[in-house]
Amino acid sequence: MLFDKMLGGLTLLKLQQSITEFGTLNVLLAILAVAATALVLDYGHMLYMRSKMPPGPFPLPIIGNTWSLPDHKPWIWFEEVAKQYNAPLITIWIGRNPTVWICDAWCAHEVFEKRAQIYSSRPRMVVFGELGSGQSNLVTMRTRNAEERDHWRVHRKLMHLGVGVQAVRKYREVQDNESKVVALDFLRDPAAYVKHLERYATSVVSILAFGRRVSSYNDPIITEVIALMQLAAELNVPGKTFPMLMETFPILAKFPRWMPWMKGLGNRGQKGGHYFFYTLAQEALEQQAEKTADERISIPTPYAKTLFIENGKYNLPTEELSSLTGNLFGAGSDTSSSTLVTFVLACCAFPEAMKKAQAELDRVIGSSRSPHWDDSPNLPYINAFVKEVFRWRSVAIIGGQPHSPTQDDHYKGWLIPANSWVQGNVWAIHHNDRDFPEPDRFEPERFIDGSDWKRPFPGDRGYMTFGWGRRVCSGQALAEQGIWITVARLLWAYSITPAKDANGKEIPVDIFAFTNGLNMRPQPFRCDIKPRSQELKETLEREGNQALLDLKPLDGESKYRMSTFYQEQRRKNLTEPVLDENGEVKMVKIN
Ligand code: HEM
Repeated sequence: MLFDKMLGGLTLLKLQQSITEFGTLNVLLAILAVAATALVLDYGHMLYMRSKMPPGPFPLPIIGNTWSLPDHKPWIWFEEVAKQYNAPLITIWIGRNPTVWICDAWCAHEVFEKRAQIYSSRPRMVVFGELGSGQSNLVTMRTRNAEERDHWRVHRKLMHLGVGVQAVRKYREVQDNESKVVALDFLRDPAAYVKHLERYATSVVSILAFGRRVSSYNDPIITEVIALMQLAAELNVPGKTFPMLMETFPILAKFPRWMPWMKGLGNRGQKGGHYFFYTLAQEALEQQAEKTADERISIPTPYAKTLFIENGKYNLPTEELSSLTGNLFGAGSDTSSSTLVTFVLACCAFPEAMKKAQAELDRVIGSSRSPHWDDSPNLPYINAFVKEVFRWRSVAIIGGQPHSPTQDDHYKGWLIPANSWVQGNVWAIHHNDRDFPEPDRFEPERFIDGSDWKRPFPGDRGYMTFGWGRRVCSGQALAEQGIWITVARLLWAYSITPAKDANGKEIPVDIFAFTNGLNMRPQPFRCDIKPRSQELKETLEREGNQALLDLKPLDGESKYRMSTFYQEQRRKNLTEPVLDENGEVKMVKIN
């Protein structure tokens, strides 16, 4: 130890002597020369890569194209750049990090679907991953080698047990009932339609995850989770202010949160971020145990319980179990509610489509009951309408998270390097007038065979709203099932039109006014929501009140609040959750 110190002292002394001998100026010049050479070599490498990769604007050293990114909605700019280069995919340099943006459906299908085997991984993500919930979360998990792939498969499988195609059929009844409650809420308080839709989406995932419904739109679980998701969604949009600098220089992420490039990150991701959801899962099991045998029969088994039982086989650490239940909220509430708000906007802006849908519902369903999934084969226009809701203004506008190839790949002669960021620009894909003529028009006929609006499109769904290949959204079945029933029921029940001004004139809605997050939704707008007839009103009241009775056994409350959870833990127990070396959350004493 002493010897080491002496040696250190001597080395420092020697260095000082050499600097004096060589001259301070010369040392500075030498450092500058080394830095300049490194910069030239690095820029040379960037330009070499640029010559091989898909086309795109000229990058500058170190900052790449970051300087030319627009402040808002970069996906529109990427679409323009792709048109400018007449290319289905382009390269945009975010700092020194080349990101490939796929702006064409056929290219996305070829790359993400047909070559899924090498495109199923995620890149290293400092901001959304490491500074967020970590990359041990299914959403951001990497699959570069057999071990990582096996681990990801376990997560996917466990998620599938909760929200796979078969699993979600078990939740049809509660989803149906919750959507009947939304119809009732629209009647009682139409001005708060956004809040009703948020309550609906959050309640469905809460029932699924924890066996407990969310009965009031003031429940903090809604506001807190949606606010958290919107912050994450905004942070993950590339732009000038985006803390992308850290993706290029990950070392910057090790600095304290008050450094300027950490602006806006808050405390997210610190100290066992998902521990909150683990606590909710444990609480759900305790509440489940307190229910009577009869009550337990009438409600589906919460996913938290299935997860804890199944985990006997896999032994996942607490943090990962937490993230699996947390994902239901994180990935499922904001996305579904935003899609439904988009549906309301579409009705206001395109009344002809709404009226056609209602004519079909009147013909097939009538007014003595509301529609059900079993009616779907007889409701082709409604089916097409729901698909158009997913296509017209897709919520996950940049396809959720980036994919990353596990080896170098080529598309039409262009290089897509291993480990790079490859992102699907869903805006451009769904906005291409070759595939969707007059793309800003809400036109369900695009999905009707034999219609003049229909064009060929890769894949069997006709849209790419839920992503691609092996990373396709795990909650797709739940979301599609829930959006279908809610859209069909609200169309059946209500006339939805733009609000009127003091002179009784309609205030036009803006079909381009959307938020800037990677999950986008319409900016707030006012509308009039009125039952289409007295008979329909009576039916929806009867069905809504019955649904509330049927959902009663799922009523319950959590004693935890996300916003105060960690402070409470500290105050009450003088402990806080930390992750140990195995990723387990454990409570440690605060000094
Ligand atoms: C309208 C509703 C929804 C939309 C538009 C949507 C969209 C997406 C998209 C685009 C992705 C990325 C796919 C890719 O990387 O190729 C994704 C991933 C994911 N979604 Fe959804 N989602 C929705 C609802 C849900 C729901 C309800 C859940 C769960 C209950 C969910 C859970 C997930 C999970 C866990 C992933 C990550 C899958 C993986 O990386 O392997 N999503 N979603």
